[in-house]
Amino acid sequence: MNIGLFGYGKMGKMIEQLALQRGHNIVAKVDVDTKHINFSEMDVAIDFSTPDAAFNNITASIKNSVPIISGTTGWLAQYDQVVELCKEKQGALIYASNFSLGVNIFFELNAYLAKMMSNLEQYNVSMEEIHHTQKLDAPSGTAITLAEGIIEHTTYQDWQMESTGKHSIPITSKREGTVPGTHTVSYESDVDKIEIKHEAHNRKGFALGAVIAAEWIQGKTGIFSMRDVLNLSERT
Ligand SMILES: NC(=O)C1=CN([C@@H]2O[C@H](COP(=O)(O)OP(=O)(O)OC[C@H]3O[C@@H](n4cnc5c(N)ncnc54)[C@H](OP(=O)(O)O)[C@@H]3O)[C@@H](O)[C@H]2O)C=CC1
Ligand SMILES: O=C(O)C1=N[C@H](C(=O)O)C[C@H](O)C1
Repeated sequence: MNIGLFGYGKMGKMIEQLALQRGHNIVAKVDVDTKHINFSEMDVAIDFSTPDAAFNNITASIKNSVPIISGTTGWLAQYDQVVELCKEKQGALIYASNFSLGVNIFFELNAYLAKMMSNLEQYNVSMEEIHHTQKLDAPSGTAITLAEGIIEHTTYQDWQMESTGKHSIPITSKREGTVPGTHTVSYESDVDKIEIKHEAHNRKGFALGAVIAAEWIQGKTGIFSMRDVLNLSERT
């Protein structure tokens, strides 16, 4: 498989390493200075760039009929526009706020726990995410997906940074050293606390998930999620 990498930073480099190990080729490394992109050689594009750059990279891939795996976070205000374009051009897209197998299992666990807690008014939910100090966006994309999972199954209506509103999920974002990504969801009452936590040890899980998604999307058109790629509906 010939892969075009959009963004060649921490994630781009890790994806290159794993893709080569799995027998794929990297045919383009696109960054902010790239003048010409040769889409004709690409079987798939993988975007781990910046919140400001993601929309253009994704739409350029779709317009050039190249399936796109999007891992960049912090651009989701434009997600609906991308979906419309993808449908119009009969393209192929997977966006995931987190590509690791562990976090996608954690998403399922989060939804299950939210369903169990939905009628228990004595518990208040909160969330904490910790990442490295170079991270540009807050809260993390993963924290937003977790909050959406809770909103879907409870009476919480939205999330806010540090909120104390009764119907809003408070998210605390911390930036510390080189932390790859730690997410904790807590339900607290006067008498106890239930917590679920995912802690990434490094970036390999994210990168491997993105390469597996790129392999999976070959020959498909449509808008998919990691739930589809990992066939998680079979497990829940
Ligand atoms: N979904 C997931 O599983 C994961 C998502 N992420 C997300 O992926 C994104 C990238 O993370 P990470 O690799 O750690 O960040 P880095 O800052 O290490 O890498 C981003 C790279 O994108 C480059 N870039 C800037 N502008 C453009 C452009 N127009 N086109 C292409 N590349 C550009 C930057 O170049 P320069 O430095 O010169 O500006 C930099 O090299 C973030 O949004 C992060 O939140 C991260 C890990 C997992
Ligand atoms: O910026 C990062 O590093 C990460 N970003 C993603 C997010 O915003 O959730 C995924 C992972 O937590 C690492």
